[in-house]
Amino acid sequence: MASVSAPSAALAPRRPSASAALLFPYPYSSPRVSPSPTAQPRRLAVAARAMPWPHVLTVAGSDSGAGAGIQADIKASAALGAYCSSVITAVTAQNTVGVQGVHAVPEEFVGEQLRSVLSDMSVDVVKTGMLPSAGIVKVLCENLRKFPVKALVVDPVMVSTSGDTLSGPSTLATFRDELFPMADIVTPNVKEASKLLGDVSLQTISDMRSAAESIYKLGPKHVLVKGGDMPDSTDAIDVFFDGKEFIELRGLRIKTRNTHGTGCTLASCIAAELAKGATMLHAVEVAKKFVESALYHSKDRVIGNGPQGPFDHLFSLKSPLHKMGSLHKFNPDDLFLYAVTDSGMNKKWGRSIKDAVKAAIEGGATIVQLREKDTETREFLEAAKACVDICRSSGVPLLINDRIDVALACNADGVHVGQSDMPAWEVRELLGPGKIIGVSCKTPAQAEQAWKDGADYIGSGGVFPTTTKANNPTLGFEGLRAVCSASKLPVVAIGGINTGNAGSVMELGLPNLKGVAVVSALFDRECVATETRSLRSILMNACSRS
Ligand SMILES: Cc1ncc(COP(=O)(O)OP(=O)(O)O)c(N)n1
Ligand SMILES: Cc1ncsc1CCOP(=O)(O)O
Ligand SMILES: [Mg+2]
Repeated sequence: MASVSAPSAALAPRRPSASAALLFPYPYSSPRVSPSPTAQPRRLAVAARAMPWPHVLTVAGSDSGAGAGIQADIKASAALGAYCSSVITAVTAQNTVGVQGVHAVPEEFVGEQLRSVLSDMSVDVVKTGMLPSAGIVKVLCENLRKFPVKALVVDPVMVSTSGDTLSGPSTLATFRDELFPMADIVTPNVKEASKLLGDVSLQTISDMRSAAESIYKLGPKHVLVKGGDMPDSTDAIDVFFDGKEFIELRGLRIKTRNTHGTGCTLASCIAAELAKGATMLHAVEVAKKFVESALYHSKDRVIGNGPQGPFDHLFSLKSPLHKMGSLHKFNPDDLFLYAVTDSGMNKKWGRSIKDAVKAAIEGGATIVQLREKDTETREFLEAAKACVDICRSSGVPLLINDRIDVALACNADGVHVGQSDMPAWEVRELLGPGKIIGVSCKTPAQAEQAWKDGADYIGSGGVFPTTTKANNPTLGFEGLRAVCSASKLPVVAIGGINTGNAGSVMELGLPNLKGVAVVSALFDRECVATETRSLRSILMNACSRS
């Protein structure tokens, strides 16, 4: 529930057009307004409000080195398509070596900035960073009560990444008593979580869970304890808690000195996604992937001589479609009944790709992949656009096989690639953090690589012999088992699966085996909807048995 506004409206998109903005970039979707020379200022203002622009207000400190603070917040929000206004709480003199000086802005003037922005602009989400005094925290809370917003994201900045104190112990109590109860999410790193809880020791994931639970009791609706500072491991694990469930969010630990500003950036990305209408967990996941991609992109850049450099928030300018993201987060359960099209088969039965997809969804397919090996690009793209519309209106994700260009052009939810296609990490660079990427893996080593490359799921097979894909070795149950047990990623089995054997695949009871992907058993049949329905019921029965 939003802390500072009507609870029921909490995280829902405030304006219906905000989500449409994700699908259609502004230049194409927005009504064109030709300002007439005689137009009155008020009429112009009304026209401008008709164009959706998710708005984040950051209340934080300025970093002269521009890697963190206000500067990071503005770049991160902009990279994800949100407008970012700024209320500056302190001016810091800092660089890649550390913080050389802090000059707090008087609290009255922080209040004046807050009133200026909140009384005039339509702010969706407020994100806080460095709040150097208890007085400033109080002024912020007063203004949030007066000018309610859709959500409040609190990054409890206390110590800089270089170890310098940015917010003294006197503000701790005000954080806990006044700000946290208003927050939709609080995002401490382990050091901050420890300070907030009276210097408790946090060494393990289990400690992070306990800390998340204790901070949740202070009043925020969600807590994200960030594990980036935990002792070395290949993964960066954060713990998300919504009051009921703990979710461990795993990301890659990118080896680079350029990590200055990761906390500010993560919180700003969460704020930007919330402003665009995302749910909290999806916002956190997109934010985490954004930071990971930005770090990866900037890992070898050199700015400054100190131990901690900034990273490039605007790496996505190389691929502006990043901003569009996906409307819903990837749910591994979507892999349950994965329909993969084949133009040859559908042609043979006199169906268009679009009709085939419609029928599969009608029968209960939970995810669709367009695998059109022989369709000309223009025809493929047209069909893909029609299928995006159908899938989106049914809430079924649509992926494109092999063709990143087609996926980008039709704004599909993702892509499936194999070992001879574009590497998944390059696909991630092109598609951005919010899209779904599946990778075909036949061995544990390939599965390990898929995880490192940032894939969302693995397709593994052929489990049984198939004639749909030429020269495709059969893995059998043993091969499938080996891939599943080598990976943390969800897996979908593929290859020769039909109504006769699908039950036996699910009954293997492999915990991360989430479903089956089928081509001929659905599309080389007369009635796609009937076949999909039968397969679905077989899968459901098998799952209830195992
Ligand atoms: C869900 C799923 N799994 C595996 C594949 C095979 O992909 P790939 O190995 O790239 O082979 P082609 O399909 O491109 O021939 C898949 N398409 N979907
Ligand atoms: C694309 C693919 N990848 C591994 S097997 C296969 C073909 C699956 O087709 P079918 O379900 O008709 O056996
Ligand atoms: Mg392929």
